[in-house]
Amino acid sequence: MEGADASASHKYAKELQVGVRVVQMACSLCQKLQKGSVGPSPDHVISKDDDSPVTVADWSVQAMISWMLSESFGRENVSIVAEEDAQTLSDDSATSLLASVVATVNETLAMAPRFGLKGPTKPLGGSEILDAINCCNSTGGPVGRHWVLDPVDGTLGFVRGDQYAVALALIENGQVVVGVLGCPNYSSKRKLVNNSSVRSDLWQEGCVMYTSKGSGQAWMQPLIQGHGSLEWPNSASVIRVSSIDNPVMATFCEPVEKTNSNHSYSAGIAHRVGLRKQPLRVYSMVKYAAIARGDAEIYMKFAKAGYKEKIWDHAAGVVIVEEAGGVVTDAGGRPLDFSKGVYLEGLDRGIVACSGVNLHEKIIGAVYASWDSSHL
Ligand SMILES: Nc1ncnc2c1ncn2[C@@H]1O[C@H](COP(=O)(O)OS(=O)(=O)O)[C@@H](OP(=O)(O)O)[C@H]1O
Ligand SMILES: [Mg+2]
Repeated sequence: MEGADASASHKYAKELQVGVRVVQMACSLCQKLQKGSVGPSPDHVISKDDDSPVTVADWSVQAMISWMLSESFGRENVSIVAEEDAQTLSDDSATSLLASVVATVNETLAMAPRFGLKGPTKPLGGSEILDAINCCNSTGGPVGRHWVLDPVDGTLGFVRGDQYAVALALIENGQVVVGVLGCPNYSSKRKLVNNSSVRSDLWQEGCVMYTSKGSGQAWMQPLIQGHGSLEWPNSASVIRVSSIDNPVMATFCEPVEKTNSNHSYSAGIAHRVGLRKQPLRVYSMVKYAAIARGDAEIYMKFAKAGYKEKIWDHAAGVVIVEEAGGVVTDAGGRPLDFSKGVYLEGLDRGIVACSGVNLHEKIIGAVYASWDSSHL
């Protein structure tokens, strides 16, 4: 029962609670699709115009979360910046795809009471679902409140049965104030109290991490499984970054795909600062989750010159790492700017997240020292 009370009285208590509940629902939806227990095969992938993959899970999560946020806060009060649009789904040739999304969303919304939320009185139709996806077309910006959603981050990881995340954040006046990160395949240990002895050898599948800015704490709860229900206060536990600050002992993580981050450049940085371990290559924002809960100390991403990072790929992870005690900046050492709309405008070279300032300074120093010789 740790944790929930600490977050109950703060300014964003309702937003945080609703965020955690909808991300739990989304994780449940994704797990069912990934395990093939409902809907089409999870490797049924459609290519978007930019060649990136999208699946029934991406659209279904976006529709479901959009609908639930509108229901909880009032449609007119909710601005959502999210990754997907419904153009492909609206096509006449996509009727069976849309039918899969409609079935998946309705099946998930029917479980809303188990997650402490109210679902619709009758199943949603195709046009309501397309509408829920399409209304997530806000472009954010420096003023007001904007929810930021990546329905399935690391879609490649999802279709390969590997790591992926559901990432939801709230930006207020350009600052990330709430972050919720669902990691359905990132297991955690449950502490079992057995008479006087504490055992911690029971692994639970998946977790949801969350925080609100300025709380100085980040939390993790297990995924609700089977017929379980989500109580609040809940069984969340505090997470904290690793205390390792010796590069020899530190683990760094980076994207799996070479096209998303320059592996040879990060290997050069690792060598310069004296990192010895092999990089941990992980799909999605689970990399931020690994830093936040102390499984790794450094996350580096150096995308190709010209690639513009999107806010939904970072917002939730950044605030969770920061509140868990870590540091996140661009590769020039400046904070990420979430106030400029859909993109992290002005990002200098790449992204560096660390468990502490010592490692962070070393990495930023190595970037400055080595940049001229790089081939990004
Ligand atoms: N070319 C290029 N360069 C850099 N980044 C890119 C690029 N293309 C895509 N993306 C974005 O990266 C998101 C996936 O990042 P990951 O860290 O999960 O990468 S990886 O899949 O492990 O390689 C991925 O998010 P999802 O689309 O949600 O999976 C993209 O938003
Ligand atoms: Mg993404």
